[in-house]
Amino acid sequence: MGAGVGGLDALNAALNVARHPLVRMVAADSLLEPEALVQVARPFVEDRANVVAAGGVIRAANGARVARGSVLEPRLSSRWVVRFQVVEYLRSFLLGRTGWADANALLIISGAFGLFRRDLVVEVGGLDALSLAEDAELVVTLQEHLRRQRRPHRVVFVPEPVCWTEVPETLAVLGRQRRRWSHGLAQLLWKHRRMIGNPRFGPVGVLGLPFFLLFELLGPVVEVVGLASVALAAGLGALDVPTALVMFGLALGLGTLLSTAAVAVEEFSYARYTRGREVGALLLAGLMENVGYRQLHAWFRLRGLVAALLRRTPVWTAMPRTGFTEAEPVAVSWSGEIADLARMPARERARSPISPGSACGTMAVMRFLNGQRPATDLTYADVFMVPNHSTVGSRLEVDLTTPDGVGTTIPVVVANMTAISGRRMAETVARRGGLAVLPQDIPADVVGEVVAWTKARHPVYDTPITLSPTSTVGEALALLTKRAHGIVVVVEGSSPVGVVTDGQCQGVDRFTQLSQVMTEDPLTVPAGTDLPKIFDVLSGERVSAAPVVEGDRLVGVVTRKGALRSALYQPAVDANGLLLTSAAVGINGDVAGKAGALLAAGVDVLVVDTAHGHQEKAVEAVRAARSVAGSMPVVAGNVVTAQGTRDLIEAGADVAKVGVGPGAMCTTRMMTGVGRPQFSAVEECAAAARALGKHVWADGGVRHPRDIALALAAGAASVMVGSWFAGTYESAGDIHDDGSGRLYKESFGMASARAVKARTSTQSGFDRARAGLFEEGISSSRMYLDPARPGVEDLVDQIVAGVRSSFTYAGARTVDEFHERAVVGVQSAAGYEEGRPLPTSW
Ligand SMILES: NC(=O)C1=CN([C@@H]2O[C@H](COP(=O)(O)OP(=O)(O)OC[C@H]3O[C@@H](n4cnc5c(N)ncnc54)[C@H](OP(=O)(O)O)[C@@H]3O)[C@@H](O)[C@H]2O)C=CC1
Ligand SMILES: Nc1nc2c(ncn2[C@@H]2O[C@H](COP(=O)(O)O)[C@@H](O)[C@H]2O)c(=O)[nH]1
Repeated sequence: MGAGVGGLDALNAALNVARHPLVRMVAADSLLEPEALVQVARPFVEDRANVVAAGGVIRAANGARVARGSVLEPRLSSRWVVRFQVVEYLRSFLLGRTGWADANALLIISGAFGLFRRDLVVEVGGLDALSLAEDAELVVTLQEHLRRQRRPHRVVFVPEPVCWTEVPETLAVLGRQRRRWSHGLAQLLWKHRRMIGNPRFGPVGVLGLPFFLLFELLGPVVEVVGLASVALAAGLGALDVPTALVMFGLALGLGTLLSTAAVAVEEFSYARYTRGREVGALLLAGLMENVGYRQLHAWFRLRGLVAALLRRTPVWTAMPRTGFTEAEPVAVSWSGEIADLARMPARERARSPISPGSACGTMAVMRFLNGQRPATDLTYADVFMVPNHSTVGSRLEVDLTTPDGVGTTIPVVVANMTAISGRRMAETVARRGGLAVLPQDIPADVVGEVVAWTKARHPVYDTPITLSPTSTVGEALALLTKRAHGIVVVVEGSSPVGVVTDGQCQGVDRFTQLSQVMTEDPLTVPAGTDLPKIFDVLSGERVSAAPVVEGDRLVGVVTRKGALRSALYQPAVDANGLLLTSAAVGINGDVAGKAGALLAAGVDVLVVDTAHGHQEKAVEAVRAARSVAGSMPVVAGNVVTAQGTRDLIEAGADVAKVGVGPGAMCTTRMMTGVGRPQFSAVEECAAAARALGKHVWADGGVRHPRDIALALAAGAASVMVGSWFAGTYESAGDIHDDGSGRLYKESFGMASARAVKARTSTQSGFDRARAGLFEEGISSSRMYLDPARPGVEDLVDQIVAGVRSSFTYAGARTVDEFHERAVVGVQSAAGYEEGRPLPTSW
């Protein structure tokens, strides 16, 4: 707070429109530690019936290294006037307030960091806009009101959460601040004089207020008059020097003892200051403040009291702030912690899964065009983006690394759908920087095999299809559609002896041996060859793909496009440089056990997945998963509301998965009427996650690259794609010909009767039939392969090209910047239609 009359009026207005049961009034220049709000809110949950207000600790941020609204390193200022205040704050908060709260006589919750029950604050008429000590005034008014009505109440102090704020750096500013405090205290005691010493008001009346009157308000009078008397007596030669020295020694000793105790509590319990010399400086400040600072302080307070006695009109004077010095560069991890990249060793920094400039919670967010936020919820087709002025000169300047810190370098995640996400999908997508989530229906041991297999793949070269010279053309044709690179490498032992393409298999008997059709002694590429050189060699030799060898051992396959892609994409890898993997668990059964098994299997990212993620069972499942997940990121869903997002995050999720009903295989909205247009769902949930330093993935409903761009604009860190990838070589299903030569794959929803049947295979027939009644997905659909883009990498290319371009239109280089800079408008169906290309004339 510290807001002045206008500011207090504004706070009162805000109190009236606030919708939530707890309100926090905060000074604009203060910085909360990430967990502080949750910690200070805890007493309201633990003692719902009694707690009416709670406060945390205020500390001086002067001198601290600050980045993006967070204190990276609480350094001690070099100014002694600040150091004295640091000791003073430690004494007041760690010793004083703890004691007063225990006696239920706490009179002050600092305006900079307090949480109040909104209904009660409104009930007592809000903040007194004429008070100079509005924070204490509010607490005492609440206590008086509730005591009079004999309603139970507790005002609590929580010593863990910290709010960092700037304290005065000069004696002049300090003097003005302390005069105001003292004036405000006098106002308060006068206003509530009937409570002082009155047992009807409990510990506040008989302990708190008398103490404040005698020691806080009148103490300076005693101190200043005492000092003046000593000076006068010394001048007149009437001073009993030994007695004066003993008294001075006692005062010094007591003051230093209290300060030392406060510093000791800080160091042993909270240890925000870690350097020995800072602790030493604090101890010294605790000694030195007794001579000079303390007396000056008494003088300031006395002047405040005099101003109150003379009934001078209270004046609010702004306290000049020097502002915080930003430390760069920083990054925010998936767990929301700010990392100080400047202090990380270079290797660690390069490998850090957290990306620069991705701090959460303090970012500006996407805007609606001309500030016009529509009253209805929107989906991707409803919205468009307008170009911004941009300094991004090339689409290649864009970095698509996701801000969620899971390690993906493009914001694409393959949905955990049985027909789509398997080992080939996992390998191929991770090589291009994305992630595929293995479905929950796969047994843990099979997941283990897939993970081990994926991690054994080369992060740059494709996995070859290998057959022996005696294998048949029929076998080759069956395998060629499993991968996009289009060749079978014929091997003897581990050495390539030939290459077979689809063309070479046409027009020959299916039982023909490969030795008869293969290109012998094929062109091979030594592992490690420069990517542009590979491209040139393959182009020169007019071949689309070639085996990669180390010596004469086959280690992979490379295509022209693959060489190009490897130059553009960064694989998503774990700390050991192996391809990143992910798997899902459902919410039934032993979630902790299953999550533990996945962790043991080497899975890097865990997804807790269910249709209704905002149900208690899902929240418990997230808690169970978190309890065993250690440092592994936990993604959980699905939700479409801010509260659902918060509940999953508070249960331990690092990422909330957003989307109910947008999926191509989904019948939820038609069956139940439940769901939410996806753009608005993502926007709301992303804002809620960001406020907690976490992220969301937009899940489902993506059919074009523009949809992914819009999901990122709405605040998603990554976007989950299912059905769009079903019609690719790499999806898990078998390939079929529809009779007209068009190739397709079968896909089905994870809540379809087909999937439910598979998932419940161990249950009784009755239970299975009953579960089948609740289908919310399509059991069979044909997803055709696009002859121009049959591989998932072709689709990823299309997505990444579209999204990179989108970023440059917005003038953004990173996902976070894109979210900050995106300007979104709402369009009619005709507007959307106008944007669709026309393949034929009209
Ligand atoms: N994003 C979306 O819109 C949707 C996605 N899906 C996907 O389908 C897959 C299967 O999900 P799911 O149905 O949860 O898996 P399950 O069928 O395994 O159900 C898991 C548990 O959730 C309960 N459950 C399912 N739906 C609801 C609901 N609407 N309200 C309350 N409880 C519910 C089930 O209980 P009981 O059967 O006894 O009710 C069961 O105990 C997942 O991959 C999920 O993401 C499914 C639907 C919507
Ligand atoms: N309501 C249902 N939703 C489903 C089902 N199977 C999957 N899903 C969800 O869809 C997304 C993928 O969306 P898509 O548009 O890219 O295909 C997936 O992640 C699930 O959340 C289902 O049977 N019913």
